[in-house]
Amino acid sequence: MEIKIEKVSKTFGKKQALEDISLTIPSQSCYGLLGPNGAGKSTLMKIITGVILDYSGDVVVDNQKLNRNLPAIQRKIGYVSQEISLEPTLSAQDNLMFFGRMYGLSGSTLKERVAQVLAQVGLTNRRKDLIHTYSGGMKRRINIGVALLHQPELLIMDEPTVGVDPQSRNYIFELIRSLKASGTTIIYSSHYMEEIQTLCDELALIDEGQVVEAGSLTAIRKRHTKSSVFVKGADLSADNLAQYGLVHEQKGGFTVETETPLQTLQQISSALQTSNLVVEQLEISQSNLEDIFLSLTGSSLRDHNE
Ligand SMILES: Nc1ncnc2c1ncn2[C@@H]1O[C@H](COP(=O)(O)OP(=O)(O)OP(=O)(O)O)[C@@H](O)[C@H]1O
Repeated sequence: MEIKIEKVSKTFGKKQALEDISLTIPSQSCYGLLGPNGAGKSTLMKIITGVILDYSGDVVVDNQKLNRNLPAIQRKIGYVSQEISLEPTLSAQDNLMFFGRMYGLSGSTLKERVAQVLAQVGLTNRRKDLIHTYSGGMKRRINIGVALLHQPELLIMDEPTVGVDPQSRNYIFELIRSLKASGTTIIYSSHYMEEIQTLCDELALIDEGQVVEAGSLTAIRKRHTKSSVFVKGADLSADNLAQYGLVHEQKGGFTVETETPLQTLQQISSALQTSNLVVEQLEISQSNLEDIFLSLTGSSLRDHNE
């Protein structure tokens, strides 16, 4: 399912949550929305899902305008919102049966889908346990299972790993990989660059309601990566290094920006040897998505207390 977002804007009162967003999400890809809290990721996902109906611009799904064909398109979408919504006094299996009926499934089809989904999220053995006995990660997996019951062509997942233990996170990652392999289009939001780098084919960096960059990871890296040499040592100072390039103090050491990292590394290495300075770390480093985001927006992806 291909999704074209064309000049989409959304305001809440005086707050401009999205401003003139244009993106193309290719069919059968995993597309990442990466940005800090409040960037506008959830708002964009809610527009594509049809939760938010009053926006300007167009969302075009497989060449059909979303707002003109909403019910038909919605039937092909699975949406995992940030909040988990399950009935805590029912078992996992009964939750899935309940939501399955709401999707219009019934009889043996419903039972088969519930069994398949339980296997997909790795919770067949725990299917009869009540949801309130589940860990946060297990609840999240069932919540994702609910969104998969009607075999959607497009799965929209809003920060699905927040508050999730590593084991459940791995289940979620594996599930995304297998859904993608079977042709599902996935839109995945996060403020963790590692998740987007691992899972997504393409991504948009979003900040303050605007797309600051979009494309494949390789293309974004090519456009913005600055190579540099990182050096750390007890008696080093920025003055020792200024002759080799622009110096930033970082992670207890210094980053020297340079067009010729190998040569710079060799020069720094021999200068340090000559002056007998103790070196703890000396290496070439490349910008990651976090660095690129910082250089484009001046702000970081995560809150400082994370
Ligand atoms: N219903 C609403 N009413 C008023 N303001 C809203 C509403 N929903 C979102 N906003 C505001 O719009 C901006 C974008 O919010 P949004 O939830 O889309 O961001 P986000 O990138 O998904 O971040 P988070 O991960 O924190 O949800 C924020 O400033 C938010 O406070």
